[in-house]
Amino acid sequence: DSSRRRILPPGPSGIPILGNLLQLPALRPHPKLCEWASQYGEILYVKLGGQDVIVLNTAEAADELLSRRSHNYSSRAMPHVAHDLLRDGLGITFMGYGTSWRALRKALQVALGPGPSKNLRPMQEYESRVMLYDLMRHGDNSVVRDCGINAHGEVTDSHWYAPVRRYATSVTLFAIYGKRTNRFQNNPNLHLIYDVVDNFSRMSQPGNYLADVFPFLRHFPDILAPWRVKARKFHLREKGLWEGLVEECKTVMQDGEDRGGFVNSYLRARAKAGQENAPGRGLTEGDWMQDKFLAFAAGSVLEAGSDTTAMTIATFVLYMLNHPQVLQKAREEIDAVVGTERMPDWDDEERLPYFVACIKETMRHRPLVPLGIPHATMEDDFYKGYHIPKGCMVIGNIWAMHRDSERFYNPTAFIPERFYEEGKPTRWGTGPISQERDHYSFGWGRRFCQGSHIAEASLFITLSRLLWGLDFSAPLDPKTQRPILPDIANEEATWSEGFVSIPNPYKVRFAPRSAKHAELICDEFEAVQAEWRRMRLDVDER
Ligand code: HEM
Repeated sequence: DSSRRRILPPGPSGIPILGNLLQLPALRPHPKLCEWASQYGEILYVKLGGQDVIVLNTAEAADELLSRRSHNYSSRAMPHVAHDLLRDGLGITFMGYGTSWRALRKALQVALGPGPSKNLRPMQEYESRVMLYDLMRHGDNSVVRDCGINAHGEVTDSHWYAPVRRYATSVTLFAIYGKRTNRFQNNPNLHLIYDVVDNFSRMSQPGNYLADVFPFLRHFPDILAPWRVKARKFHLREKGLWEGLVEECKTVMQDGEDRGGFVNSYLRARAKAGQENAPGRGLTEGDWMQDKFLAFAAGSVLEAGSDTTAMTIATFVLYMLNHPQVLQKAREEIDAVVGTERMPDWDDEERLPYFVACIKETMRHRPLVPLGIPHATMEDDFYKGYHIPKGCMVIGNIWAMHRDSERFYNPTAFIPERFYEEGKPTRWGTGPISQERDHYSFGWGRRFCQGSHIAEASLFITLSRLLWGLDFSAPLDPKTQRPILPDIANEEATWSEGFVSIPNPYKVRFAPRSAKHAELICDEFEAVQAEWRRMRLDVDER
């Protein structure tokens, strides 16, 4: 097939059968892909087992193919183990382009779209008070007492990540199911969600399972296919979790309670359309999602929205600790606009352009999903004379694009000023026109992150309040008196493996910036308990 090989984009030569599989570290592929990008240019081809993979390394190429030619580039190369087996093909993240995905995406837009996502803001505001209070209470616990990291390097409930994760999960739970999670310590429901999400992230890593890249292995009997046995077992665990959450919504509906949240309104609308009972895993006539589809789809959105948000918060804190002058400048801006009599609020956003630029620069410098979620083509295509085969996995190399020195002056430096113009509100990174966007951390085209508006609102409200209310610092090394702070540039030591790359747990001490700040943080936490009662939601337990 040498003629075909000639017209494919350039790339490293591989070996028979495995292709480039052994050259690409499955759990941390982006540094290698960037090395290849600088060698082969804007578009490169690799072969992972039987899977064709095209990597787009410039914003121009990604804008052209993933956005402008979105009609062809919006499918997914579904990971067999994590999608077909673990999720029975029903999670949104890896669902192929087609009727089911379209029905789900359309239904979700009613909850997550730019307009409807504003309805979630009161909840984000309330929950952010709880997060701020929790971090204040955390104080220097993870520094002087229990460090919050177990023997396997995983965070426990006493690490400061726990209240941040609770915030993000609670907001997403509310958006999807109309309920919240009211404590982060010893909460088995929350742990189950984290376990499921963590497991999915590991099992879906491209190149992790040979059965993902060699379709013939999928016909092996169970005895020779341990991955299938494992995925089936985990499927049952997920099924129990996701279906349980939907069952709860059904019970609430039958009791006549008008609960908010995507699943509740969907079930009500479906019942109105005469489809109250819709067992099955597909679409009904009229394209309503049946029960199992709805359960897994909703769960996959909970997953897409929770840890992504929480770990972007953790990334921001790490960047601020590493750039004290930036932190000081952002804080001065917040202090000048907000003062000490109240917390930052939504209306302040326009007057905090530097602070918003700091969030954007964090997302540019350290995109949480460095290679995005790979798209896939539905038809053969050509780009600048190169053949892009049908069914090809297409990776938008966000990491490389964010480090493009033609687009970003001194790209490896953290410079929020690049997005900042004094006196002018900073626009967010989202929006359909990708050429006008300043970063690609939310992906492209029809597959663009559907929760980006919710994500940005969460980042704004939690982080503005954190900077406003709490001092935070890294512990000092007792010998050198220097801060013990992870080095952002040290890929392996500081950042996790996995296609979502998060900061490995690190220690921070938090303290109120003044007695007045502390008092307000406590008062607002108390006041929000009354809101929970009014909304018939669980009050916080600490
Ligand atoms: C800072 C936080 C977040 C980041 C960095 C992020 C990033 C991403 C990325 C890179 C994609 C893939 C885009 C593509 O295929 O081109 C994605 C998809 C998605 N995100 Fe987010 N996300 C975040 C928060 C959220 C939130 C809060 C929600 C929902 C409440 C959400 C819901 C989704 C959904 C449903 C998809 C799948 C879209 C599809 O496959 O059709 N995300 N996200």
